[in-house]
Amino acid sequence: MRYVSTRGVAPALSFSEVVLAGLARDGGLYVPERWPTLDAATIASFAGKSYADVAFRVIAPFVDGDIADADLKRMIDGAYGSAFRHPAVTPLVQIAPNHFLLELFHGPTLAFKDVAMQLLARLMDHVLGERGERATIVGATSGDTGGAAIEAFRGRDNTDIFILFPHGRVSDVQRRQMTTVADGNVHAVALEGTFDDCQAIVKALFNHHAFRDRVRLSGVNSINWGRIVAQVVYYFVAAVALGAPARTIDFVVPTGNFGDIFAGYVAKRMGLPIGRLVVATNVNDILVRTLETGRYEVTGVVPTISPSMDIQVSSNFERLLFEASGRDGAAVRGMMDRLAQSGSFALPEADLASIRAEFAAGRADEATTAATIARVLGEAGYLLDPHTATGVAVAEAAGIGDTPVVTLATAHPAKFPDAVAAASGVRPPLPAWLGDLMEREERQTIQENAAATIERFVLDTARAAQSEA
Ligand SMILES: Cc1ncc(COP(=O)(O)O)c(C=O)c1O
Ligand SMILES: N[C@@H](CCOP(=O)(O)O)C(=O)O
Repeated sequence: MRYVSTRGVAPALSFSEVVLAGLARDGGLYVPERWPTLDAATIASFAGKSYADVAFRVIAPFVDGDIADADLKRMIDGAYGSAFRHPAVTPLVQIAPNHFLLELFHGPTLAFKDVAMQLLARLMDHVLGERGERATIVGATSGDTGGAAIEAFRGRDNTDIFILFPHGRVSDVQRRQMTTVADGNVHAVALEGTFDDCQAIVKALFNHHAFRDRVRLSGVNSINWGRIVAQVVYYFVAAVALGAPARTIDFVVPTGNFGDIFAGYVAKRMGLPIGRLVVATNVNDILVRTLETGRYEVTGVVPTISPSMDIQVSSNFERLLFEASGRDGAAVRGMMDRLAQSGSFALPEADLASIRAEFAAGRADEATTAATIARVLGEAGYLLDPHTATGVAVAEAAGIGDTPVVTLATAHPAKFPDAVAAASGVRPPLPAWLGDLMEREERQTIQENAAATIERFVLDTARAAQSEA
């Protein structure tokens, strides 16, 4: 299996190369050259299997022997072992007739990012170790990717990790999950800007090839295919538990960078009978507007009680544009150039029609999200986090009929105690094993919103870390 760039210019790479590369050298995102499929009998055979067993069957066709099966299996078993505090890894919980939550927050940092990050760290470490190389990871976070990445990469010999987060725009728990880790290879950077600024800097660093090569730059955001492929697994696990492939299942996905829902799209392309894939956003609703109007148009980011979804430039939408355009790299390049120049672009009619055939979308404003948290607590006795609440609100607005609907529960409510308490009157405590988080010492650096400044900081800090070692 080779991987091609959505912008059609960068060379095709193998799975291992793609996992280390992060962003393609032409600025595009890597996708597999074709979608592997699983037949109905294979999907049916997942019933009753462990999460790790299903993960191996789903991920192996994408690796295609580039990593030995035994090594891949060992890494998958390691990723989905004791780090997850639920035997099912991603259990389903029913909150209403035909409405289920897929709890993705049983990992070490209480967010869905752990599911992919625990595997990605093992994959990167393995590939770097085999090559005798070190990498410098620079990632952007609106709150959850950063903590999950730091937790997964802390103390690893082959990587330095720098995480940029928007100063003052993440929850206290999210910030502390990044700033209280003492390992020398971990660097939490509070950027004076938004998540979109953080993400733009990460992409600028990848597109500065001299810097990229000098530090052996790598990425852990969902621009990295290794993140997406790991997230495909739980769509299979959930759908099979609810009767797939004999039954069609709908999924509603709280969405920001479009990585999680793109993983659902991949599962569908692989043969999983998914009906509706519904994008749920907060008031930062660029994706909803795009589906409504056919125009992708960046406006200012508004801070919300679901801060991890306060995103305008939704990276993985580019992967969908590539598919919708019939894999026309030049067309995607044109749209991305217009976005960079003017902050917007119009989708061709045919591309929009093909996206509308696969996806629906809805937004939940702040009042609706808060009211949903309170109502679901009252009706189902279940405390939602604000991101999951946007999904539940959109699922309910879209209507729940005979087809089971799974809303992805992307974070534990204890990550956002202030917002949850304000909405419901209940302040969710951190689990006992994270109980001292608010007392731990913090270590972070505040940096201005400029790519050159971050490059300098990375060069100086990685060098200092190396000379101390
Ligand atoms: C809790 C939570 N929910 C939803 C999202 C949106 O996921 P995605 O960016 O993959 O669309 C994020 C961050 O991305 C998140 O941290
Ligand atoms: N919501 C994310 C934003 C980054 O998304 P990613 O999936 O591309 O890493 C976060 O919490 O950081």
